[in-house]
Amino acid sequence: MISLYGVSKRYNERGSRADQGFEALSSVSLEVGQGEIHGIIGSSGAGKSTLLRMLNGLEKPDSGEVTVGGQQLTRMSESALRQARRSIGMIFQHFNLVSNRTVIGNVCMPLELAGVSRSEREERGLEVLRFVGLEDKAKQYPAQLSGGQKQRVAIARAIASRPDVLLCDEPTSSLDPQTTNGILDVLRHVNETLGVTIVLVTHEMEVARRLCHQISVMKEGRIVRTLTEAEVRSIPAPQPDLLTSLLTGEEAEPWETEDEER
Ligand SMILES: Nc1ncnc2c1ncn2[C@@H]1O[C@H](COP(=O)(O)OP(=O)(O)OP(=O)(O)O)[C@@H](O)[C@H]1O
Repeated sequence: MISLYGVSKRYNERGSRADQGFEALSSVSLEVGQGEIHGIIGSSGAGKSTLLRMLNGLEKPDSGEVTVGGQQLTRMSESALRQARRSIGMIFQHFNLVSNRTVIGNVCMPLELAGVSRSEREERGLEVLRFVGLEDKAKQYPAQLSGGQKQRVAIARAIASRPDVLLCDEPTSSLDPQTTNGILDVLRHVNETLGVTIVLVTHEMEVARRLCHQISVMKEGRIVRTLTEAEVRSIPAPQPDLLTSLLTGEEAEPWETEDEER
């Protein structure tokens, strides 16, 4: 469903030479299968968000190929890219809701842009709000909602246009542990019920462990390790030091190979 091949990205200071600047991604290759939930984990500045933004064309690689749903984003015109983005939803750490629009108004925004009729918008908007458990909040404004409810609205907005892929950039980083669990349940529901492929960026191993089928570990612009489903399922919970030991290459392979209850 998603494939990155040899993707590199350098951010240059204004006026600097092309070979100066900072290499945020360095020849990254990654495959994410249809229906998979793939975690991208790493410390701050590792290149996680840059990689995620490659997957909807918000960021262009200097070299390499990015393919999503059989479409090569790297070779597309801006108008083709806008069209392709309709099948790629995205949610963010700070929800990015429009404050002067109601909940249903926010959820229907992508449908308005896609030219869906008013009556169908209302119907689909309420349908996705029901899916995330917030149908009763349709007429409220974002300021009247808790953080967890705002993220549910953002998820409803992202799935309203029935995407094949959902990109999640630190979706639980502003939330307390209990609310985080609720959001992870909603994302699992999106994956299992709607068959949406999910790529989740996080710096919290516990979040990745609970939700993801596979987890790629990033360090200094590279994927240094991808944990298979069997490895992820056998990480004993909670494992606060695992990310540090994976990054330093000192991990003592703490997981067993047989499946464990999550
Ligand atoms: N537009 C930009 N211009 C210049 N440098 C950038 C830009 N965007 C990101 N960077 C740099 O690229 C590196 C990777 O950034 P990125 O946001 O992808 O990392 P991250 O792993 O998501 O970090 P965090 O967890 O802190 O969000 C960082 O050093 C960052 O400062």
